[in-house]
Amino acid sequence: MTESLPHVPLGSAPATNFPALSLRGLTKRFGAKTAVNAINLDVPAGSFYGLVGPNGAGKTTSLSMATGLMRPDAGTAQVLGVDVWRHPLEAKRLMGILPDGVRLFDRLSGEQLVTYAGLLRGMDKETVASRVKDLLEALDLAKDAGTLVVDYSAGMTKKIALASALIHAPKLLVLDEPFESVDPVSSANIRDLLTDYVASGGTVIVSSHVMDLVQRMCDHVAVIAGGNVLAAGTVESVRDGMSLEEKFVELVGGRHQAGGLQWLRTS
Ligand SMILES: Nc1ncnc2c1ncn2[C@@H]1O[C@H](COP(=O)(O)OP(=O)(O)OP(=O)(O)O)[C@@H](O)[C@H]1O
Repeated sequence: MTESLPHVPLGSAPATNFPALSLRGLTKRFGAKTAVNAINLDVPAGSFYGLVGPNGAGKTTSLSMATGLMRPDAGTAQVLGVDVWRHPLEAKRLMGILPDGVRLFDRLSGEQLVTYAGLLRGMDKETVASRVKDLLEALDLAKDAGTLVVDYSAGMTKKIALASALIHAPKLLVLDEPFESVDPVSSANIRDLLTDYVASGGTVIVSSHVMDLVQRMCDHVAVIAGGNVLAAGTVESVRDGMSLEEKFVELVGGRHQAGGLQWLRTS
């Protein structure tokens, strides 16, 4: 791993104010394929940060390396000034993570799973019990608290994984596609919960394919494609007068000419 790259924030932020997440030269190759190409990114503390990019852009790989789930080939990741790969325990204490394709202990009930996540974080039983109750209610899962996670729908599984990421009140939340499969009412409840969390000083990083949602919900955004950061900054500065979706298409390209698949036409 490259350790020599300095972790000074990009731009003019004061050096004493660490970004919530700072990536320098982060790189991952799978055989001949460079999935993440030496990216640099600073996520300001207290921001609601969207990460967008086409399929295969390198979002999940970047977030996995940034959160200590996948070892980078090169580069560094710091959470609030703590190096994720040199001091993993300290860094992970600061983070709540909703990984993509979550693998959970699905023979536990939803309530047991979130309780387990809290106890694993070293929290006392009473605090865990009270937060589990709050979280199950906030995420519309109270009536399914006793159901085994293996019997949950995709959206319910996403929500119980999110509850497990929130239980220890982390300073940084890293959520890979948190709204995928989640119904509109629960999505709105989750958005409110995250907005409150950011208003109280927390930082959220969320990857999503829904540009409209990112434009409305986030204050910062990074556009990633082909393992590179194409644009990053405030949503206003990145979209530059267009909708985020229009800007995304302009940056990333890939729209096909009208005409489509002739053989698929039924008349
Ligand atoms: N374990 C792996 N082995 C080999 N290639 C991988 C592996 N994981 C990811 N890749 C490749 O790395 C690239 C980036 O994948 P990644 O999952 O990070 O993209 P993504 O931006 O999260 O995509 P999506 O929006 O479709 O979820 C892709 O080309 C993918 O095929």
